Amino acid sequence: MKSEKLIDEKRNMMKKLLSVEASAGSGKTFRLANRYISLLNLDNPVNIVAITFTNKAANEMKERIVKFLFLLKKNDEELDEKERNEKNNIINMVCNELGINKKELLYKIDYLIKLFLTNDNNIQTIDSFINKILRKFSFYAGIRSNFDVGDINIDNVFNEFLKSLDTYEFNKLIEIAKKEEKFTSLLEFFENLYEKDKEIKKIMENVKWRIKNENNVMEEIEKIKNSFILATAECKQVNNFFKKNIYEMLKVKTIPSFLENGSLEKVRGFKKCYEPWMDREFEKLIEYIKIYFNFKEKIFFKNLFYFYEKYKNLKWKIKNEENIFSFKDIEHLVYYLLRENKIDKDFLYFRLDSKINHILMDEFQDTSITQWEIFEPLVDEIASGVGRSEERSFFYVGDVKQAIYRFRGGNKELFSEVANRYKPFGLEVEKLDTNFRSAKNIVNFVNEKFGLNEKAHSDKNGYVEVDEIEKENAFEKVYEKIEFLNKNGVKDKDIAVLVFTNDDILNLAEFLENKGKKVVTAKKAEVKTQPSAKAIISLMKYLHNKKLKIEKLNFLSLIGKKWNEEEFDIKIQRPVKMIKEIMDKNDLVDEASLKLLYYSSRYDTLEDFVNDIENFSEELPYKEFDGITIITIHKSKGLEFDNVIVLDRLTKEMSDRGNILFYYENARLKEIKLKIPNREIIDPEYRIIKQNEEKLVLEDKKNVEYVAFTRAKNSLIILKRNDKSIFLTDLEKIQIGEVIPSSGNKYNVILEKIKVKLRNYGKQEVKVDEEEYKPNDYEAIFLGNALHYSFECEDLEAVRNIYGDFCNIEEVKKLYKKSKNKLPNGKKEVPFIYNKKVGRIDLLVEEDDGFIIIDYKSTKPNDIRGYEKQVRHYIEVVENLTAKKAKGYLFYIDIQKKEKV
Ligand SMILES: Nc1ncnc2c1ncn2[C@@H]1O[C@H](COP(=O)(O)OP(=O)(O)OP(=O)(O)O)[C@@H](O)[C@H]1O
Repeated sequence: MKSEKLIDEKRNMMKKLLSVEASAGSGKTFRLANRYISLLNLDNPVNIVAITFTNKAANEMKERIVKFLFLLKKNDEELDEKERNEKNNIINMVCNELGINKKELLYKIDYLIKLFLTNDNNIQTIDSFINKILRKFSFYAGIRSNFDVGDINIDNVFNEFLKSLDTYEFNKLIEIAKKEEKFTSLLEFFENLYEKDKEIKKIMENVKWRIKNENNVMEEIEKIKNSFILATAECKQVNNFFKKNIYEMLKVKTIPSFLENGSLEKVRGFKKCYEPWMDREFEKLIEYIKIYFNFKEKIFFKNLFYFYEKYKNLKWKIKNEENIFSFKDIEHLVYYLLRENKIDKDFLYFRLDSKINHILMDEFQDTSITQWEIFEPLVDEIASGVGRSEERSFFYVGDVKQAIYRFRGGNKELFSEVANRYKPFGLEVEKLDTNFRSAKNIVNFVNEKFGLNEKAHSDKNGYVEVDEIEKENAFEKVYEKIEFLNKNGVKDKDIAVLVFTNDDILNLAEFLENKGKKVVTAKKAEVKTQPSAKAIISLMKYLHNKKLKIEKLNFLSLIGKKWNEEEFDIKIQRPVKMIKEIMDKNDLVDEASLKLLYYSSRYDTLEDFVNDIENFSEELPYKEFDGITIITIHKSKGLEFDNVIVLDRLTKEMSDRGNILFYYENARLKEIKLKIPNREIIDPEYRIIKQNEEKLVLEDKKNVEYVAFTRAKNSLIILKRNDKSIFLTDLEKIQIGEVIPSSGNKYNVILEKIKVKLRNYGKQEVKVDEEEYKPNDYEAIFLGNALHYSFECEDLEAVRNIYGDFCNIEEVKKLYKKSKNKLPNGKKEVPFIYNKKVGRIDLLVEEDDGFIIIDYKSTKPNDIRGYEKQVRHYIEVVENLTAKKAKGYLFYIDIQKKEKV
C-alpha cells in the first residue's frame, strides 16, 4: 500500500504541523486541497485522512482535488485566465511545500491522478470517520457490529424511565420538576446533559456533596428579615421590602443599590430609619441568600444526576436491545475505546486497514471537545514522531468568526488550544488575508461591518444592497429582488436565498413556486428522496426483511406497478448487483438511481447497505436543478453563490429554555451553574459565568451573520425587517455598485464540470432536451460514460477503477484505443449554458475559420434523427455564442466512423 517515495526527504519543506486561520473566502479549503496534493506526493490516499463537517463538503473536497489535479495536467492554452491563475497558485503552493520545481511536479501529474483515482480515499465527515472506527471495534465496546445509526424514540424511553421509578422516586422527581420555574422539560434536560456526559462526570467528581440543611439557612434569613421588619416600621417602603420572599427581594433595586454604595444609609427609603448595625446584618442577609442558592443548586444537581444516571442507563439498555446508536453515542463509545486504552493504537491501525499518517481537518472551529479528544492521541503521536518512521502530518483550517455550532458542542476555543498544545512541537499558524471569493464592494462592506481588513482579489466591483421589509411582505420583497436581478441579466440558477430556519425554506419555496419560479432545496436535491432511488431503497429494505410490508407497498406505489413475483425475485447478493437488477427489471435509470448504484458498491452485504442507508445524504448538485437555491445559513457554510439574498428571520426565535449554564475555560468545562433569576446580583462568580454566556450568545448570532454575508461572489442583498430584526450588525439602507450578469452566455470552458468518481454517474450523454435522448439502458450509459471519461482523463486504470463494476472495461479499452487515433485534438467536454439549459460538447476543435463539433456515440442506431438534432443544436449554440461558423459530426465508436451532420 505504501507509495513509491517521490520526494527527496532532504528537500521536503513540508511543515509537519500546520494550521491556517483566516477569514471567509480567503482560500482555506483551497489551501487544504493543495496540501492534499502535496501529500499525494508522499503517501497513498488511504493513509491521508481528510475530515470535513458535512457530506456535501466531503464530496466537494473530492471534486476540488480532482479538479486541481486536472488543472495541473492541462496545458495553459486550454485554460482561461482564472484557471491559469488558479493553476499557478496551486503549483506555487505545492512546490514550495515540497521543495520541488514546477517541472518535477508536472512530470508526475499523471501518476498522482492515477494514485488518487485508483485507491480508496479517506475524505469523509467526522461522523463517518468515527463511525468507521466503532464498526471495526464494536466488540471491544460491547455492542454488535451491525448496529444502526439513528435515534430511538426518546418519548418511549422517557415513559419507560418513569415506569421504572418507585413511588418515592416518582414524587421526588415531580417535586423537582415543579419547583423549578424554568424547568419545562426534564427530557430536554437529560438529553442536554448527555451531550456533555463525560465532562460533567469530571466536574461532579469534584463537588463536595455534603449539604447542610437548607432549612437552617432559610431560618437565618427569616431571622434577619424579622429584625429588619421590626426596626423599619417607620419606613413603609423599606418595611414592605423585608416582607417579600427572597426572589421578590431580588427584583427591586434595594440590594444592588446597597452593594453599590456599601451602606444602607444611601439607599432609597432608608433615610429615616437607618442605624449603623443594619449594614452588617444586611450583608449577612445577602450572604445567606447566596448560600441558600448554592444549597439549592447542589440539591438540584444531586437529585438530578441521580435521575439522569438512571435515565441514561435505561436508554443504553434500550439502545442495546434495539441495536441503534446515534452519532453522539458512537462518539462516546469511541472516546472511551481510544482514551481509556481499551484498544492499542497499533491495533487500531491494523484493523482500520490503513495507517493514519496524515490528518487534515476543515472547519475546525466547529469541532466538539469529544470529537477532538478522539483525534488527540493520534495527533499527539504524529507530533511526537513516536512509533513510525514515515512522514506524518497534521493540518487544520478554520475561522473562529464562523463558529456557529456551539449548540451542538462545537467549541471554537479549541482552535487556539490545539495550536498552543503543539507549538512546542513546531506547529505554525498561517494567516491568509486576501479574499478570493467576493467582489470588491462585498469585501469592503463585510470589512466595515465586522471590523476586518481583508483585501479583495477580484477586479469586479459587484453589488451590495440593504433593504427594509415588513414581516408580512417579506416573500414579496424576495420575489421583487429576484426580478431585479433577473432584469440585470442574472439567471435564477445563480441566485441563492439564505434563510434562518427550515420553516422559512418551506414557506418561501411555496411562495416562489406559486409565482411560477423553480426552486431547489436540500430536501428536493437529496438523492434518497428522488422517486427512483426511494423506490429502490424500499425494495432493498423489503428484500432484507420481508416483514416490512410497508416497504413493498412504498416501492409499488412509487413505480406504479402491480406485484409480479418474477420481476421482484431478486437474488440476495452484493447490493450493487441487486440494485443493478432492480433498475433493469423496473426501468429505473436516472441520475439519482445511478448515484445510488454507485454508492451501494461500497457495501458487501445487503444487511450493511440497509443498516447504513440513512447515512447516505448525498444530494444531487443544486446546480443541476434549474431554479433558485433556498438554503439555511447554517447549511450554506463553506459554500459560495454568485448572487445571495439574505432574508431576516421570520419565525420567532426559540427562547433559551435550558436552566443550566455551562462555563468553559480553555476549551474545558469548568463549572455548571443552576440558573436562578437575579442570582447574578449577589453572586459575582455566577455573574461572570452568566455574562460570559450572554457574550457567547451574541457572538454566535454575529457569526451566523458573518457566514451569511460572506457567501456572495457578485451580489449581496440583505433584507432586514423593520420591526423585529434578528441582525445585530448595524444595517442602514444602501445600494452600492452594479449587478453582474450571469456568465452563461459566454463561451467558457468550465473545468469544474469534470465529473469523476462519485459524481460520474450523473453524466448522461445528453443534457439538452433530455426527454428525447435519454438512453434507458444503464450498461450503455456506463459504457458511454466510461468512454467519455477515457477521452477526458486518458488514464485507463482510473477508468477501470471507477467503472469496473458496471461495464466491460476491456471493451472500453479496445474502443478507446481504436478511436483515439481517428479524432483530432481539441477541447474536451466543453460545457455551456444556452437558453437556460446546460449542455456539453464532447470535442470542440477551434480552427482559423470556425469550430468543429464532434459528438461521440457508442453505437449507431437505426434512427439517427435524434442524434442529428442534438448536433444541430450544438452547431446553433456554438455559432451563437462565438459568432463563428461551426461544423458538426457524429463519431460512432463501435464502427469508428465520423459522419457529417
Ligand atoms: N490562492 C487562490 N488562487 C485562486 N483562487 C483561489 C485561491 N484561494 C481561494 N480561491 C478561490 O476563492 C474562493 C474561496 O476559497 P475557499 O472556499 O477555499 O475559501 P475558504 O477560506 O475556505 O472560505 P470559507 O471560510 O467561507 O469556507 C474559491 O472559489 C476558491 O477557488
